[in-house]
Amino acid sequence: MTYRTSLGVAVIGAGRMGADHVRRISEVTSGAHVAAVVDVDIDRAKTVAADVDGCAAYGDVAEAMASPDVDAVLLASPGVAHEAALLTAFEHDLPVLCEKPLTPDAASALRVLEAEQRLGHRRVQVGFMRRYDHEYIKLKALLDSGELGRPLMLHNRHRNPSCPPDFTSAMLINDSVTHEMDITRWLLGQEITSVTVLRPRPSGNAPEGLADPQFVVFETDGGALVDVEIYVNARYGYQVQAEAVCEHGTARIGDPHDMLVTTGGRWGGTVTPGFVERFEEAYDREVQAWIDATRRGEVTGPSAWDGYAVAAVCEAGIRAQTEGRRVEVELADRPALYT
Ligand SMILES: NC(=O)C1=CN([C@@H]2O[C@H](COP(=O)(O)OP(=O)(O)OC[C@H]3O[C@@H](n4cnc5c(N)ncnc54)[C@H](O)[C@@H]3O)[C@@H](O)[C@H]2O)C=CC1
Ligand SMILES: O=C1[C@@H](O)[C@H](O)[C@@H](O)[C@H](O)[C@H]1O
Repeated sequence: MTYRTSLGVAVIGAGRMGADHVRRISEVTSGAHVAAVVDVDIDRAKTVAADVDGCAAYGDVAEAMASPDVDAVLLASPGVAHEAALLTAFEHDLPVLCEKPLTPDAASALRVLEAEQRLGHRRVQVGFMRRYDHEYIKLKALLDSGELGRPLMLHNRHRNPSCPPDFTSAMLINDSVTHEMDITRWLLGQEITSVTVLRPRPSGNAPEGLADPQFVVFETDGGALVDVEIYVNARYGYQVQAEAVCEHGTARIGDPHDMLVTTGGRWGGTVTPGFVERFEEAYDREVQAWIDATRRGEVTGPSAWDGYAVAAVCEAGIRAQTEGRRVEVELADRPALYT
């Protein structure tokens, strides 16, 4: 497949992530332009498209994907809308950068995997942007080098200042901890085999009825233990940390390392306010890597298989949460396309 000099991208979903990706493609990355913005709320699509020269606004996904100006798709609608959009993109054989989740559950993720296999080639990169964060990249390189020996445990902390009003106890697992599911598989090169979810007495900061924070434990097929503290109403800021404990040493990322100020009997620095700021550079690299690979006719990065594997772990996580017990992950065999 050969593309025009600048890749024409249709951004689907003009909400928080979609609008930010439109800005990114227009102002930060190179090799692509936003040819279309699509949103079921057409006024929102028009508002976002209005900032980009020559960009069309659509209320219908299929209509946008049929446009001759569209070479590729960046999918930033809610997860429930991903399966339909992905299948339509496959009909046009369009490459897709799909924001996490691939789809909200394992059965629909498996349908997407099957449809991509029918195409006979990979078309999807899933938006697990932490794989493009320079600190995670360094940690992976160190673990892969073998210098510290075999990873035994991985401790993760994931704190958001607040959550949207419609956030549910399940979403701490399938909207937030999804990132640790992916990063665990990627860092360790192992599959997650079981999930246990423990819940302390909820924080007074959490809305009534929301089980926040939660403490999640993964076991892996390589014998590692992984814990994730997820706290989505931490108030003070956004913080993501990971510490690998290995046979011969430990390595930690995510500590604040900006300017330290000492004044008025206190010392310290600032905490990033949200994921958009903490992972800004990672989102930039992720989108640039997708554009570059697409223009080379390749698909790189987290695959639909990775999206499916995380959906399967999420499903076990939700059951572990509601049933209050350790639940094993049910994973299909990995198809040849993803080996
Ligand atoms: N990688 C990351 O760190 C993050 C990823 N996300 C993911 O990004 C995606 C979008 O999230 P947000 O931007 O926060 O949501 P949002 O609610 O701000 O925006 C979603 C937009 O999609 C539109 N929409 C809904 N159904 C649609 C459909 N069928 N076709 C076209 N447009 C449709 C809505 O009208 C809305 O404008 C989700 O998959 C979410 O999980 C969200 C936050 C961070
Ligand atoms: O993907 C994201 C959100 O959807 C999720 O709700 C947050 O907890 C994560 O930190 C963010 O990266």
